[in-house]
Amino acid sequence: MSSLRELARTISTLADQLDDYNDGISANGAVSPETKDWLQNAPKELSQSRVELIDTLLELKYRLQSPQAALEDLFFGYIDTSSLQVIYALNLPSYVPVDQPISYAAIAAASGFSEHVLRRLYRYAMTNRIFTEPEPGMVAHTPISRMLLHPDAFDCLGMTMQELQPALNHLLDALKTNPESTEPNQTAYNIANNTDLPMYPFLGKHPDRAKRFGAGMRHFTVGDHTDLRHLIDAFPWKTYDREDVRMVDVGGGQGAVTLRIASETSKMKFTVQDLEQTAAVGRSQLPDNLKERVQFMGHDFFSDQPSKDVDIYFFRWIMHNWSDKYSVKIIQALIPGLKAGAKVLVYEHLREGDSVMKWSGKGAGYLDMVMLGCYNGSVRTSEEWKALFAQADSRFVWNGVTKVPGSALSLVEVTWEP
Ligand SMILES: C[S@@+](CC[C@H](N)C(=O)[O-])C[C@H]1O[C@@H](n2cnc3c(N)ncnc32)[C@H](O)[C@@H]1O
Repeated sequence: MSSLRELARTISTLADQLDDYNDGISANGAVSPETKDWLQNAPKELSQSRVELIDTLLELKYRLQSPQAALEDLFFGYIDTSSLQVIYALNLPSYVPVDQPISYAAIAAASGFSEHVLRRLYRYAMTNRIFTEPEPGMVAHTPISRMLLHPDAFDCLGMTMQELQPALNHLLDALKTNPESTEPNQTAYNIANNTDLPMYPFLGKHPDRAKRFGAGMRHFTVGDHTDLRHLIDAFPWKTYDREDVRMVDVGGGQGAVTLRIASETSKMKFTVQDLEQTAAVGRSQLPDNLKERVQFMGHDFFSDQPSKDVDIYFFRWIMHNWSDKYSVKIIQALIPGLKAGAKVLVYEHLREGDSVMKWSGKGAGYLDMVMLGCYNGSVRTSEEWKALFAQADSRFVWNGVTKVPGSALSLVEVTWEP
């Protein structure tokens, strides 16, 4: 086990690398760390340094906290959730101007809530660096609270606080009622919403919630560790960029992934498949300059794959929604049309193992609990992916996993070799 001094040295070395970069961009008149995610466009190695630095800082914190203090943080974690619920329900960010402070008294007058209560709500949020008090009695944005002014980020807050969190409150009931269930409609989400429908069809009947869910998901696809630039770096797209190459984006939603890959290439062609309702939205928003190369198709991925002579079948964030039983069916539905050498690419969070004790493992952990509670799905390890494809058919040959430094998602690559 590293000593505190060794951990501090690691922190110092990594901090030097990041400071050197920051000094460089500041000298060029680039963004200030106060106002932007100044590492957003940093080289890959520095994205990785950032992750390692946070992992090491938290290791140091856990080594310094007494077990009692660590437990106290955990016991009262629900206060953070309650705070976020209030921030969403009262839309606290909206009262604070983008780039100047406002008094509690002015927020009280605008909102109708008492100044005394508002002060406590904003001040608790400040312990999580949401808002700041630049001078007594005044509230201003931090980069985090300012991000919540973006509609997608705010919808993401709503999605987590009003869609996912209430479902997870019923996890225990679901596990007691249907232990070991692999069905998407026997979940905590079903209990929370008193429905027999799986989540997506249920949302289909509640358009406002479905719209918020879509926007919340969009928030997760931009910036930092989920940015699609990591996918561009994870696969040799340029070598596939020929007129005879076709990719099918299975369950591709409104086409976010395909549109990005299409904009990085100029010749290869794409089909985005999803349930017709979703495909129709993507089709209606397709930019004119991509109409020659991108098409949308309504297709249920449990039915035989209609697109043949395809080089790449791509799945982002699809099979984590489904238990192994259903994921195997999704994979097997590809088989009737597969040509020799076709690639299957899966782009998802991967769990690193059974006992990851790092901040960088939290994202996959959060998602795994959401998958359990809302879909009876699962965030898998690379070994579990290997086993899943082997279970689907022995002619899928495992090529391995690529994780770009700084990326939260990994690319699983498999080739069909009949
Ligand atoms: C988590 S979203 C991922 C969307 C997209 N791949 C992305 O990464 O942005 C899951 C997608 O699966 C689609 N889906 C769910 N069931 C489906 C089915 N049976 N056939 C086709 N698509 C389905 C949903 O409509 C949704 O767009």
